[in-house]
Amino acid sequence: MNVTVGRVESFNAAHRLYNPAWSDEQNVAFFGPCSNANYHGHNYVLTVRLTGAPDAATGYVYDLKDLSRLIKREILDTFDHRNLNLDTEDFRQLNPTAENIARVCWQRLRPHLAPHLALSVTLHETDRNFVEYHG
Ligand SMILES: Nc1nc2c(c(=O)[nH]1)N=C([C@H](O)[C@H](O)COP(=O)(O)OP(=O)(O)OP(=O)(O)O)CN2
Repeated sequence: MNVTVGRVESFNAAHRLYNPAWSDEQNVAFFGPCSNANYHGHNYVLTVRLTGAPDAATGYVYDLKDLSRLIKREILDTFDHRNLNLDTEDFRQLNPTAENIARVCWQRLRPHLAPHLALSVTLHETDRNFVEYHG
């Protein structure tokens, strides 16, 4: 029997969508105000889901308190109240789209979870825009 457990967290961060191979005009034409040279912010909502069989002794798939600590250590402590382009190594060379942020969050968590647990990450960038990454 597999069960999915999850945790919702949030972080505030600034970013600019920008492809350095393009001119500023091309960037603005494609990314619009998301390419504003002076950056802009989002209240990101991150949902982390773990799927696996509940442990016979505890009934837990994964202790959600431990998941909370892991997300804080691996993601919130690095991204919350930061400029993703300027303040983080993860996005110095990587465009901080919602897709890329979700993938980076997944990559930061995966090494700390047992292989039998399936991991997926959902990132809401706005109330209406979200992406999912399953690895
Ligand atoms: N595939 C992607 N498309 C878009 C991304 C992205 O990361 N991946 N990002 C953006 C913008 O950064 C931002 O998320 C969108 O802002 P906005 O258009 O203001 O979205 P809202 O939901 O707040 O407003 P609506 O008016 O409802 O669109 C754009 N695309």
